Amino acid sequence: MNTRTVKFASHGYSVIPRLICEQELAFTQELVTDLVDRYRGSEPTALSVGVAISDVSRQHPQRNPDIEPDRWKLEPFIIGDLLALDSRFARLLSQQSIWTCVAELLECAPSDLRFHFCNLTRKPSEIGPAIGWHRDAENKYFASHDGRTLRLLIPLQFMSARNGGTAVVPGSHIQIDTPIDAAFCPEVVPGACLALHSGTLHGGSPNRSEQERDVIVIQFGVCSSTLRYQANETLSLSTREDLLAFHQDTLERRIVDF
Ligand SMILES: O=C(O)CCC(=O)C(=O)O
Ligand SMILES: [Fe+2]
Repeated sequence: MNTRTVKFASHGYSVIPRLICEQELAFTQELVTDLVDRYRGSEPTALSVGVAISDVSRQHPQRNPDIEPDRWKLEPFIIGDLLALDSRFARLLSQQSIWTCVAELLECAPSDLRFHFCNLTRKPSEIGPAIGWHRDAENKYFASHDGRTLRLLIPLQFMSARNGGTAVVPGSHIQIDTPIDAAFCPEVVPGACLALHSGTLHGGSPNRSEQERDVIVIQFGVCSSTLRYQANETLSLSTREDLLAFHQDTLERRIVDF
C-alpha cells in the first residue's frame, strides 16, 4: 500500500494534486459554463435535474443568511446527472488518472470499480450557501451497505475556506464522536481534487467572497457491494470501459451529425 492510501485510510480524506491535466480542466470548465447558461436560460432538462440557490435558501434559511430566495430562482446550486445533459462529460469521467487514483484509495482493482453518479455543486460568489455537516455514507441517494464508496470533489477554481471550500473532520470516519471543532478546510487547486471517505464528516461555510466555487462531484463504489439506495442516473454502475465506449459512440455520432 502506498503512503497516500495509508493516509486516506487513517485521515478519511486526501488532497490529490494534478488529478487531471490542464487541457481536461479547461474542457470541463467550458462544459460547466455551457451547462450553467442552460440552467439560467430555463432549459427544462437542466432545471429538471437541478436545485436552485432559491430552493436551498428557502428550505434552509440558516445556511444562506441575508440572501433573498426569490432573486436566485435561475441560479443553480446543484445540477445532477451531468451525462444526461451533456454526453461530453464522459470524457472527464473516463480519465485513466481518475480511475487509477480511486482504485488505489478504495484498495481494489480498477476493473472492480463502478461509477455511481456525478453532479455539479456550486457556491456562487457572494450568494453560495453553507452545506450542513454530514457523512455521505448516510445519504439516501446512492449508498452501499458496506460504506465502500468514495467521492471525488474536483474544484474548477481555487477552493479554500475563503470561498466556501469543503471542510472535513479528519479521522471522523473511525472516531465517530470526533468533535466538529477539529474540522479543517484544505486548499485545493483546480485540476487537483479532494477525495472523501464515505464515513468522513464534512460540510462548509457560505461563500461570501468574490470568487466562484464550482465543484464536480463524482461518486464511485466497488462491484461487490450491495446497494442500500440506487439513483437512476445515466450510466450508473458503469465501468471505465463502459464510459469510454459511451464517449467513443458520442464522438462518432457527432461526426456523423456534422
Ligand atoms: O460542495 C461541497 O462543498 C460538498 C459537497 C458534498 O458534500 C457532497 O457532494 O457530498
Ligand atoms: Fe457530502
